[in-house]
Amino acid sequence: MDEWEEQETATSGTCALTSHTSNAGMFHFRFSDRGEFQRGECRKTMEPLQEASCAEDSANDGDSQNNTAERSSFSRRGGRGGGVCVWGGYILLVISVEFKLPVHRSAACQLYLPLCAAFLFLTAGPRVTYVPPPPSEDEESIFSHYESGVNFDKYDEILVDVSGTNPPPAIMTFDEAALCESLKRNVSKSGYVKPTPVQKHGIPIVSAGRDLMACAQTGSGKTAAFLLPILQQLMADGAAASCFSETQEPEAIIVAPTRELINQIYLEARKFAYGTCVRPVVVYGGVSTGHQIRDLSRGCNVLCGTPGRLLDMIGRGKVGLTKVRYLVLDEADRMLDMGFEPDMRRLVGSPGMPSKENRQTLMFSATFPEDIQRLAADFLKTDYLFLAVGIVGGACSDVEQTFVQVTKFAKRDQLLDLLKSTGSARTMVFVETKRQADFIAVILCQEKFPTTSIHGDREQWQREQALGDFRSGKCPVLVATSVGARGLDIPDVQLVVNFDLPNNIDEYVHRIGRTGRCGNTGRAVSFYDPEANSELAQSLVTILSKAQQEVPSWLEAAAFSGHGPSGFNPPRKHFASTDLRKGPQGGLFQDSSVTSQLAAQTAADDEEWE
Ligand SMILES: Nc1ncnc2c1ncn2[C@@H]1O[C@H](COP(=O)(O)OP(=O)(O)OP(=O)(O)O)[C@@H](O)[C@H]1O
Repeated sequence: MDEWEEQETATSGTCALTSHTSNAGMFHFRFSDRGEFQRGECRKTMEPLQEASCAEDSANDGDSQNNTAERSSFSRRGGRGGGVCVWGGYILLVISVEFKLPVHRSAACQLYLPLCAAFLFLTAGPRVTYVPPPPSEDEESIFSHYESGVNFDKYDEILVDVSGTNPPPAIMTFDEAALCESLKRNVSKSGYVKPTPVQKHGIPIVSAGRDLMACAQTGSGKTAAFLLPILQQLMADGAAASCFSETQEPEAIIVAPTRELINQIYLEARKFAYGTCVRPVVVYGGVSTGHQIRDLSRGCNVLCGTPGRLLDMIGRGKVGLTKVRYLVLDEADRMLDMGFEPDMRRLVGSPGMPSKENRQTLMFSATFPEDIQRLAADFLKTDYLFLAVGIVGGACSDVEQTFVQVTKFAKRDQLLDLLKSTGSARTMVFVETKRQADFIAVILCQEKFPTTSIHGDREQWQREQALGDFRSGKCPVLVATSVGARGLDIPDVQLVVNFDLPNNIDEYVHRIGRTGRCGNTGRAVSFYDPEANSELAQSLVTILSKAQQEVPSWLEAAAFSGHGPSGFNPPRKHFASTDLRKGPQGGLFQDSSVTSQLAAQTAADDEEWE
């Protein structure tokens, strides 16, 4: 089961319990012959990681939680003793009901209290008290950045297509973006000399007030493409200076699927808005709600949030929506897939939220499957523009992709060999499950590779510490589940290892995009287990050939044997747009930059990917 699924199912108590025990240790229970219940020792199944063990970890990630999930998450800090007692009662109830065991009357009475408490515990949830350290106020660290790489200028060669009616002309320089002085200064302090293609086209589109669905390769600067024009407009219109109020009415709302990603976007917004009257705020799960409410009440123009916590704040009346002018969905295809779509519909349907005709909606991602494009149209004005930089859903061409055919039992040794050969290169290792993430991290630590892990079963402070240790190089290896696949912009990641390949090609594209960012080169090594990954073979061949990379003959053979229609697409130098509205014949409207033949070709390619 992948992490997203786990997060979503983990909202029920029983699931959370299973996940907790599997992660933290094994509880042993036995009954006396009078039906009384005794709790045995709690035995750890594995050595703790470098940081604190996961004994208090939550089964809920909180990234994809809705309000209920946020409040009903199982183990949070505080009330551990009560939690154990309640768990005891709860477990006994489940076991005795399940196996029709006779429970002694006095024992049963003793249990009612904890059971009632358990009910409250499960419905209300213990309080989350974690308060993250405040971000640095030091100008140098606010503007710290890594250098763009040797291939940065090659971005200009990527073919770009804007489809839809009357797109505004692209800008070639930041000067043409007509940013106000303070924004210009902040852009320059961030080390930005010239805009990337998604910025050249995206900034004028947003500034022209158009709705936008933008697809550009990982690490190519999508965040600034929406932040800069929004901040510019807010400043030009004289966004009300932030002031204290119990209910804040932000002008822009930005949502993203994970806590770490939304925090990163917030820090970018804070950087670009530095020294201006625009105040960004971030809200996400796993952190004290009271702390975030206090922060919010100090003023908020741009609110960044994960869906669960955002809806929670709206539900509590801490955020009003009547002034919303911009709604941004980063990783939009993820925000509109089955996991988050209901939350997004709840958000746009919340009282006060302007209708799509009366707000500007912007969607960004490196991948945009057709079914999601279709769905996205519900949130966008009918004349939205579709911006495609390069091949929609394509892998970043600056990442060298290698595949190793390996059985699941040989993966561990293969990983150790690989890490030994790469020295201290900063490496992200992706695995399928949270449990596997801890397991691999422990093994690597034992083998003297300083390693940490990030996944949805870790407390938020542990996740943030893990990311911090990875960023700083204290732990040059980070083992991650899908929670680390999208959006994270970490300097100098040289290698991504797919210890377990994902079961979805888009996830593969996002994972390998953690390296090879901003014109830098990177490397991805994927362990292909023929038993488990044959379903992915065809999509991998397509992705590799589109990125003009060598396709191993065994992978090509696997792609052609058995699964789906045969044939993959030969490497093409050309861009082809896949704006769904064009249809196979070239579409509902005219655009000048691509031939309908190419469009048709890619539409067919995309069908193969799914
Ligand atoms: N014009 C620019 N000049 C120099 N650096 C830039 C420019 N635009 C963006 N960057 C830097 O490039 C890096 C990647 O940008 P960003 O995180 O916005 O990529 P992205 O397209 O959103 O990636 P992903 O698809 O993985 O979310 C960041 O460190 C960002 O500061």
